[in-house]
Amino acid sequence: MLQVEHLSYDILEEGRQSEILSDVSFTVQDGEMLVITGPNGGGKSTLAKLLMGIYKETAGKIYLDGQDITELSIDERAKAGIGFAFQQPPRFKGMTVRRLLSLAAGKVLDEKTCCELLSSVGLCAREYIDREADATLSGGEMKRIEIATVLAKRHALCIFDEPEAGIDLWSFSMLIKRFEQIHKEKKESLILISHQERIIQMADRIMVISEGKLESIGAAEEIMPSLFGKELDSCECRRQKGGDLYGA
Ligand SMILES: Nc1ncnc2c1ncn2[C@@H]1O[C@H](COP(=O)(O)OP(=O)(O)OP(=O)(O)O)[C@@H](O)[C@H]1O
Repeated sequence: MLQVEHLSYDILEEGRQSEILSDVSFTVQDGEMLVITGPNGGGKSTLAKLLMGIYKETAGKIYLDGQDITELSIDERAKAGIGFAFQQPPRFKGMTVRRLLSLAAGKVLDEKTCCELLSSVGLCAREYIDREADATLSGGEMKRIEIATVLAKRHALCIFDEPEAGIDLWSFSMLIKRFEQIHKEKKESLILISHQERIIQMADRIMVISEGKLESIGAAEEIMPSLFGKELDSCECRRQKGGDLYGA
């Protein structure tokens, strides 16, 4: 179980303290799927980076299965069982996809396993396994390879930051199936940061982060209507201002 207590993150901007995330507390139970959503710039990726240890919190505590991991480094958190797929994955010049998958798994993977992992994110294994994971790959290809690296190892908690970003419809369906399968097996907890309705609908619970604050958290059926309510409000607002539904 993940336990986050009063997590805050400030930055120093032009000599002034600016609050990016403020006093966020929540839990993710074993096998639970929590989807984090909310407006752009609300603080979702910042929260994910704090959980992974990429950013250092200003205040608060993070516990994984009862262990205080707040002071652990990125590597130590990965060893403790947290897997993370970035919103914009890094590239690895000089490293083949096969080697990247093996490194992520923590052991040498045979060709069959690499192929299964790549297929599960909608990539034709033969075409990619020996390619370099560098800038020659498209954004969507790299995104799917990165997701495959997280799936290469069993984690206590996997965090996927906008897994849908840049991914085509066909691969997206495969990805959804993979998330559903992990969720059904209940062996890993999942945090998915997403704006995608299909992903939000899969959640056990939904958390809305806005302007650096936890706006709401609750069961999917409880939070979903308020999300769609907001959408209708903004459409209504545009209509009242004389714009059409799509803001054109
Ligand atoms: N290191 C930083 N320096 C300055 N501002 C930052 C830094 N990191 C994040 N921010 C700001 O903090 C806010 C939250 O950013 P974050 O990327 O967490 O938002 P988000 O909810 O993930 O947005 P999106 O839905 O667009 O991906 C933004 O206004 C961003 O510009």
